[in-house]
Parts: sequence; C-alpha cells; structure tokens
Amino acid sequence: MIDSILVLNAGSSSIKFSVEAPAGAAAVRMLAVGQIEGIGNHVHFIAKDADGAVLAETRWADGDGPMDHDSALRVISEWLDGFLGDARVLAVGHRVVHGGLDFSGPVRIDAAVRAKLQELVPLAPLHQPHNLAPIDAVEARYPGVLQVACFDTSFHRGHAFAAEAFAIPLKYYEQGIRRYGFHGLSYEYVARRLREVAPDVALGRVVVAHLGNGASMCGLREGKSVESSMGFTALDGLAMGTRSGQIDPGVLLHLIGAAGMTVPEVTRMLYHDSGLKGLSGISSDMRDLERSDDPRAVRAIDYFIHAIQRQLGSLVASVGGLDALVFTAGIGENSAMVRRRVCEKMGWLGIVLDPAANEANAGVISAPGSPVKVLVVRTSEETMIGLHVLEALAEQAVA
Ligand SMILES: Nc1ncnc2c1ncn2[C@@H]1O[C@H](COP(=O)(O)OP(=O)(O)O)[C@@H](O)[C@H]1O
Ligand SMILES: CC(=O)OP(=O)(O)O
Ligand SMILES: [Mg+2]
Repeated sequence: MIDSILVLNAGSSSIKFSVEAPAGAAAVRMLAVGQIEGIGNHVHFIAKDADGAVLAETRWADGDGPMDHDSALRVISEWLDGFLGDARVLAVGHRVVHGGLDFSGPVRIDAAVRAKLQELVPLAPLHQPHNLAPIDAVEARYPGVLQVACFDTSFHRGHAFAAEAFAIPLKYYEQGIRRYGFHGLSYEYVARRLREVAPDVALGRVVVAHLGNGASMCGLREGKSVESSMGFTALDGLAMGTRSGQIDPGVLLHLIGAAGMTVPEVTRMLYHDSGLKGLSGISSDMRDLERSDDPRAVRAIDYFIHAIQRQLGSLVASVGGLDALVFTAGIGENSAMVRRRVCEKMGWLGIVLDPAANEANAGVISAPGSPVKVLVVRTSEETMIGLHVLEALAEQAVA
C-alpha cells in the first residue's frame, strides 16, 4: 500500500473516512473511502476502493453492532490497520465542527490547539467530542504524526456583519457570540465541483442545500459563502434528523422558566429528541419516514420541506437572485421525493424540474431551458480535508 493521508469525519450519525494518496502538489487520489452510518439506529459499515468496488461491508441488526461513536471508531481503525498494512501514514486530517473565533482555516493540532478545541465542546455537543476522540486515538496509534483540524466554520468566516451578528448588545458579538455557520467543508467542496460540472453558474448566485442527518443551507456568490442557515451552533435553521432547527427563543425561556425544565433537559430535547424524530415519533431517518404512511411521518416531512423552502426564499434575498440550486448530502443526494417537493412550489423563482432526471438522481435535474439550474452534487468533506492536509504537509516541508 502507498504512503497515505488518512481522513476522519465524524458526523452526528456517522463516521466517514478515506485514505488519500498525494497526487502532485494540489491533488489527492482516493485509495479507499468508507463509513459507518446509522450509529444508534441501523448500523452499517462499508469500505470501497477508488472504483466503488466494495472492499468490506457489515450490516448489523437493529440495536446490534457499534451503537456509539467510540465503538464505531474501533471498527474503522481495525479495518484501516489491515488495509494500510505497512504503508506509512503521512498525516491525518480531521473534520472538526466548531472552530470558534480562533480558527478561520485548517490548523496543525498540538496540545494548545487541542485544548482550545475542547473548550468549544459545549457549542457543538453532538459533534465536537466525536471529532476530538479520533485525534487522541490517532496520537496513541501513530505518535507524533502530523494531525490537521479542518473546520466546518472556516468557509463562512468573512460574512458581513448583518449576516453574522445577533441583535443583542454588541459586547456579545465581540465575545464571539455570532452566527458561525457549519457544513463549510461540504460547501467548499461543492463550490469547487461546481466550477467543473457547471462553470456557467459556479460563480453566480447559488444556494446549496446540504440535507443530511444535520441539515443546513448556504448562499454563495462568486463561489464564496455569503450566509448560512446555521448560526452560533448547529441547531439553527432547518429542522434535522433529531435537531429542532429555528425556534423562537421565547419557547426556551418558557420551558426553562414557567415549565421548570433544566438546561440539560432542554439541551437534550433540542439536539436529540426534536426534528424529524420529535415530530414523527417514529424515526430520525428520512428513509423510514418515506416508507411510512403514518400521518405523523407525513407531517414531519411536510415540516422539513416547508423549512427548506422558507430558507431558500431567505437565501435568495441574501445573494440577490438565483442562478442555481444545488442538493447535496445523504437526503439531498438520494431522496428524489424531497427534491421534487422542495422544487414543486418554487416555479415562481424560475425553477423547472425535469422529473425523470430527478428520479434518476442525475447531476442536472432541471428541465432544459429552466431559468434556474438545479443540480445534485455528491459532496466529499473527506476530499476537501485531504486537500487541506496536503497544503499542511507542503507547509511543513518548507518550514
Ligand atoms: N436513499 C435515501 N433516501 C432518503 N434519505 C436518505 C437516503 N439515503 C440516506 N438518506 C438520509 O441521509 C441521512 C444521512 O445523511 P449524511 O449526510 O450521511 O448524514 P451525517 O453526515 O449528518 O451523519 C440519513 O439520516 C437518511 O435520512
Ligand atoms: C454540522 C452538522 O450538523 O454536521 P452533520 O450533518 O455531520 O451532523
Ligand atoms: Mg454530515
């Protein structure tokens, strides 16, 4: 096996990984990619080679197999040990969801950086601990190896004040209580891919809908992030698998005040028991809801679609019109139903869907001549992280 860069990406319901070989100064060649998805639900491990051929796969019965991120990470590292054989690990890149005020780009991890990332755990309780655990596991397995943290927040830094601030006393803004935005590695990757697959719109007014277990939307102009639906934490904006999305802060004041709930109880409700799961009472997984004819499942999907449509209208205002709408991530890439329903009521924006292309999960799903181009782009936070690690390796070589 070739000396490689390892990439680890812990999401809220999955751990994704890839093995990348440097291929020149600014490109990586993927050797293997895989994930454990459905952690805590229907757990599924798969690893594939560069051509998509399955190298390993395990599907556990409900309630069986790795039920938390730690045991999922062990399954992945055992497989990686076998795959890598005696190849050298050149560096390891990690997705870290929150970079706070301090980190506006990828950073080499040392003890001081590790400590700062730990401080941000309360701002991303569903992600940050799972992002940091692999850093420690890698240090134990490959002592001294270059480790690079790549942040979900970096791509959004540089938003205008009005897109970044909350209208509370200014001192809180100075302290870092701002709308950071997340899924930035995904948006950065999609913005790059658009230059290849849709150069006519790539630098125009684009809204990207990253619809996974966590879901957000981003307005782009000239390939740069202008505004995100997510804010200080990854709770804001769209309803998600288990997260509420946008909520009137008065509801929280009521629950903590008059209704007597504790802060940990409200935290648990907003992060774990809300969204599709909370509304349906059935599942956080869109696949389960699509299969169900329970009216609660139908209403949960209705809410999800409505939230996306409202956010789309809002982001179109932020970027000043619309040249392209892009769907990505687990739901965006795979659910023709969600894409069809989001677009259905958006004709007034100039969106005309090609139903057959949409059903086929094609790259371009708008009808020929549609004023707004609608695309499906497969995201790869792992590739983006691999490229950032390559830059860090080059900097290390120069230093
Ligand atoms: N074929 C499909 N149809 C509908 N939804 C799907 C399909 N495949 C995956 N999903 C949805 O994608 C979600 C996972 O998306 P993903 O981007 O991998 O999540 P995350 O990175 O946030 O863990 C699952 O919760 C599931 O609801
Ligand atoms: C930020 C976030 O919500 O990430 P994920 O979609 O991986 O849960
Ligand atoms: Mg994700």
